[in-house]
Amino acid sequence: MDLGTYGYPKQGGKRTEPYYDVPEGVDITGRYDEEFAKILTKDALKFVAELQREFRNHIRYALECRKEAKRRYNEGALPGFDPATRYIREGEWLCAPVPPALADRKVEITGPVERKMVINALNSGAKVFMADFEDALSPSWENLMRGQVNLKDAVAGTITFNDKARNKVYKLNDQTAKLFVRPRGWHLPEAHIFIDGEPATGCLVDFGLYFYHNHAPFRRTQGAGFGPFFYLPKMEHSREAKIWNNVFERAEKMVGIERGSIRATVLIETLPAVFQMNEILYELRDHSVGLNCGRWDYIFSYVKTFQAHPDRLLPDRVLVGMTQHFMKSYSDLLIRTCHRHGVHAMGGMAAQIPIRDDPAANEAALELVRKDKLREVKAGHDGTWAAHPGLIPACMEVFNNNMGNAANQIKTAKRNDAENITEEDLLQVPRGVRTMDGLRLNTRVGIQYVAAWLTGSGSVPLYNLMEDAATAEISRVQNWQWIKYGVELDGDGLGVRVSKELFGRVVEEEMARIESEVGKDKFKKGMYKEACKIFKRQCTAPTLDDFLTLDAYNYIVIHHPKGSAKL
Ligand SMILES: CC(=O)SCCNC(=O)CCNC(=O)[C@H](O)C(C)(C)COP(=O)(O)OP(=O)(O)OC[C@H]1O[C@@H](n2cnc3c(N)ncnc32)[C@H](O)[C@@H]1OP(=O)(O)O
Ligand SMILES: O=CC(=O)O
Ligand SMILES: [Mg+2]
Repeated sequence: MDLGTYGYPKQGGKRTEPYYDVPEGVDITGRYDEEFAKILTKDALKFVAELQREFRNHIRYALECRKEAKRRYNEGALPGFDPATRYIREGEWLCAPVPPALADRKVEITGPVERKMVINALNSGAKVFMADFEDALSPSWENLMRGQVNLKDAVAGTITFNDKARNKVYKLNDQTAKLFVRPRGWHLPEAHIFIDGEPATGCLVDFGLYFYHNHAPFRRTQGAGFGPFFYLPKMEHSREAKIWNNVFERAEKMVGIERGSIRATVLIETLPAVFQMNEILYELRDHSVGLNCGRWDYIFSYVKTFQAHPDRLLPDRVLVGMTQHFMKSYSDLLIRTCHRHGVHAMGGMAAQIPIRDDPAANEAALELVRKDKLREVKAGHDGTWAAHPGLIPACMEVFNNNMGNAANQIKTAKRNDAENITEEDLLQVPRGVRTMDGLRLNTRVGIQYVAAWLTGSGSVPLYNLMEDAATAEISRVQNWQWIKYGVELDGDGLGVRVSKELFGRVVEEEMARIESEVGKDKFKKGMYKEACKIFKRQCTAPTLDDFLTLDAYNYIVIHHPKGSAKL
């Protein structure tokens, strides 16, 4: 993604509304709001602009390298361990000691930075709350800026929310989860903030604004001298981790706090990154608090990496679970790698959520979550993710029962047996059938997710599962792959092959089903037709789009004072 893609909008004369007090070289085209102005202060923007200016060329280079790697995979190469960094993989070294405040991370809740959810998550009883500017958030100007306001109030301990319809006031409990923040990935621009005439890098805006406003109160009240804490998404190579490490060092220096104060957990959620886990930890060794199995993006990345490899097609999405050999190998190797270097190996997200109106189905969903968590804790993971507060007691029980009083398993679950996991293990093609139902479900879920995202919701319940940008990506790329290679569907004995024509009919039928499920009124008012257009185009494009959200972002960028600008 060229950061210059989102063109600088012509302001066309004098601004007629209040405007932010910006430093030299910075322009803001997002809506003015008094609350946002408390985040977008001149000094905070100066801080973000300094990061942008120092790191933009490094980021550009890293994104160019992604393109080059893609070119090689598309020519038939396979990802693998880099012989040049064998010394890092085989060397004996440790990451900086885990801050005491983070020793116990048995259950972490995640969720978008929406005000009520931030309070609910912090009060949920989880050890950690990962506040999400990424997979769970649609990155509209309103969501991002309100998210920053919410986090600032949360760190200050003053956040409240008044639900007038339900006559309920939300505020923080005495005991709250420790806050981690997940900025966007390197590829996403922030098209409402221009620095030297170019859109800012989304993650530097998310990180920079949050860090600038919260580092001092956070270290005082939450981190016992450490922090703030971050989750870092979607990296493909250790050179990207090195940029983050340099960003952290620069930020620490700029505000005068000790090097190593900031701590981050990296999601291993791209296929190339699984071969770089040691190298990623090594780059971030003074700032690391472990790795996490971002299983959903990892599956998406498997398809993306092998987009030109018709011998590596995925079965139905529901069949690609953690017990498939390549997924189990990834989780085992991640645990071994983290524990060898003295940091947490975090598990991932089970997609089931509570089912309120059906006790039997609810119990079955809970049982699937328990089973997933039991597998994780027995394998040696130190903690796991929960999508919903209702799942926390079950997840906590499984981890407590299997870990006793220990805060983590870093020293006790070394998993030396995973040392011999090979490139073949990590790349093994997942097994299972490809069905018409799978194609239909991908389509129905993908379109509904994009419709939600376009209207401001980045995580939604669909058919009793949590769906977010990562899970929706699987639906999209799997459809693309099946259409591209005309896969034969299993199950009907007729040898039906997926084609654009078949997919076109499926889209029509699934749109009709969505309309009947959500009701005519919601269907009309929602953005289902636009979502369908985006999803259909991406599933049938001759070359695979890198990210669903890059194209869709065009639809949610709104420049002020010129009104909506389709870029
Ligand atoms: C692949 C990945 O990256 S995983 C990480 C990113 N994804 C996520 O973080 C998804 C997080 N989960 C969610 O967003 C939500 O749970 C959803 C959208 C899946 C379901 O949300 P809802 O339909 O609102 O759930 P439901 O109606 O059962 O919620 C009940 C209550 O729990 C709250 N709640 C639900 N999930 C969360 C959460 N993750 N964090 C905080 N509060 C939550 C709701 O706000 C609601 O509160 P209230 O009773 O005070 O009104
Ligand atoms: O971010 C988490 C994932 O599974 O993707
Ligand atoms: Mg992810």
